[in-house]
Amino acid sequence: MQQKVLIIEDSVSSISLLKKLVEMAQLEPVLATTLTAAKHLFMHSEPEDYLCAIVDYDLPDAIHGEAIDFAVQSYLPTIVTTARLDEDIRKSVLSRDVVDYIPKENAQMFDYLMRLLGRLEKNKTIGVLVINTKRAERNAIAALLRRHNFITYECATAADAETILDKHSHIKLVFVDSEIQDKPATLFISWLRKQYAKEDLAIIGLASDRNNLLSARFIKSGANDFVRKPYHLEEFLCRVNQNIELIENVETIRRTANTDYLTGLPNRRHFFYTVNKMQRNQPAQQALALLDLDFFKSINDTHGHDAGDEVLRVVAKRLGVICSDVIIARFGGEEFCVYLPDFTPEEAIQRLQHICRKIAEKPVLFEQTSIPVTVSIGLTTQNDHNIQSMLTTADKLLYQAKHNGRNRVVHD
Ligand SMILES: Nc1nc2c(ncn2[C@@H]2O[C@H](COP(=O)(O)OP(=O)(O)OP(=O)(O)O)[C@@H](O)[C@H]2O)c(=O)[nH]1
Repeated sequence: MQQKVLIIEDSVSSISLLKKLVEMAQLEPVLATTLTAAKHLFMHSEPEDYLCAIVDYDLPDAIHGEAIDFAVQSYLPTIVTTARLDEDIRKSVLSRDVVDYIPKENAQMFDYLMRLLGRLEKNKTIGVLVINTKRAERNAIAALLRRHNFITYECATAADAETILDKHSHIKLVFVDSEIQDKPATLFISWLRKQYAKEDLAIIGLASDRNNLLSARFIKSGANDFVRKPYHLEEFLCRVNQNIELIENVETIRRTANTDYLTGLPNRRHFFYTVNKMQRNQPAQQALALLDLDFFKSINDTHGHDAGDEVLRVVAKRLGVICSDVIIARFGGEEFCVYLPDFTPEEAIQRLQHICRKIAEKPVLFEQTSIPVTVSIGLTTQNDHNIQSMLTTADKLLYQAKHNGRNRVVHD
C-alpha cells in the first residue's frame, strides 16, 4: 500500500511544491491548510498509514508551532518547514520531538526534503544498536533514532550486544559509549571489528568532552566515526545518515558486481563465492549442472538480438521459480549453472529433467511472435568435493547432450 504524507501548510506555492515532491517520492500527499483541518482529516486515520508529516511552523490557527505538537502527539515522524528561521524558532522547533526542520529559503532545501523522505522510508528496515551503561542516555538516543523510523535495540553490556547482533542481521549501525559495563569500550570495538567488516556494520563511538583522546583511540580500534557528548542534534543525525549511506552505497556496488545485468540472476563471480562458502562444510552430497540454450544463435539471427535478450530473461525467470531452493547463476552468453547441495543423484536428475521439460513446454512470446526454446543439460551427481572438476565433468556431459540431439539431460 502506498504510504501517505500529511502536509499541513497554508502557502499556495509551498503546497504545490511539497505535493509534487511527495508524489515524486512515490508517496500519497494528504493536504490540510490549517491545524483544524488536519485534526479533522486525521481523525479517521491510523498513524501507520502515514510515513510522516510535513508541518509549517506558522499556520493561521497555530502561530507558535502548535501543529507540530499535534503531529508529534499523533505519533507521526514530523518534519517542520518554516519561512522564518531565527534562533528562537530554531530552539522552539528542536525542543519538540521532530525529525528535522527545513527553512524554506532556497530550492536546495527541497532537495534535502526529498532525501529525507527517502531516508524515512529506507530506515524502516534498518536496525541500530545503542550500547551504554546509563539507561537514560541510551533511551534518549534510541528515541531520537526511532523518530527517524530506525528499528532500535538497547543494552548495557558487551555480552548482551553480542547476543543482539547475532540475532538481528539487519543491524547496520552500533553506538558504543565509552561507558559499557563489562569491557573497556576500545577493546569491545576492536573485537566487534574483527567480527564485522567496516562496510557491513558502522560503529560510532560516543564519549564526553573530558575524554579528549578517546576519539582517536575509538577510531584506531575500528570505529567508523565518533560523536562527542553532549552532542549537537543536527551533527548527530548527519553522522548517522552519512554512515548508513556509506554502507548502503557499498551494498549497491556489491549487488551490481554480483548480478547479471540482463537477467538479474547472480553472475559467475557470485556463484563461486556462494558455492565456495558452502564447500567449507564439506557437503556429503552435491550435484552440479550446466544448461545451454539450443540454437540460440539462430534465435538471434531469425528474430533479432532483442528477442534473444527476452528469451534469456524469460528462461532465467523460469529457472528462478523452479530453483528457488538451490544456487543458480548465468555463467555468460546463453549458459546457466545450477548447484544442488544435499541432493541425492535421483533428486538432482528429477529436478533437472523437470527444468528441461518446463523450458520446452511454453514458447517465449516476443512482440506477438512465439519463439520455441529448448535447453541441453549436462549434470554431474558424483560428488568429488571439487567444484572446478565437477564443472569440467558437467561441461563434457553437456557436450554429449548437444551431440545426442539437444533438449535433454545427460548425467553420469
Ligand atoms: N541476444 C543475446 N545473444 C547473446 C548474448 N550472449 C551471447 N549471445 C549470442 O548467443 C549465441 C550463442 O551461439 P552458439 O554458441 O553458436 O550456440 P547455439 O546457437 O546456441 O548452438 P548450440 O549451443 O550448439 O545449440 C551467439 O550468437 C552470441 O552472440 C546476449 O546477452 N544476448
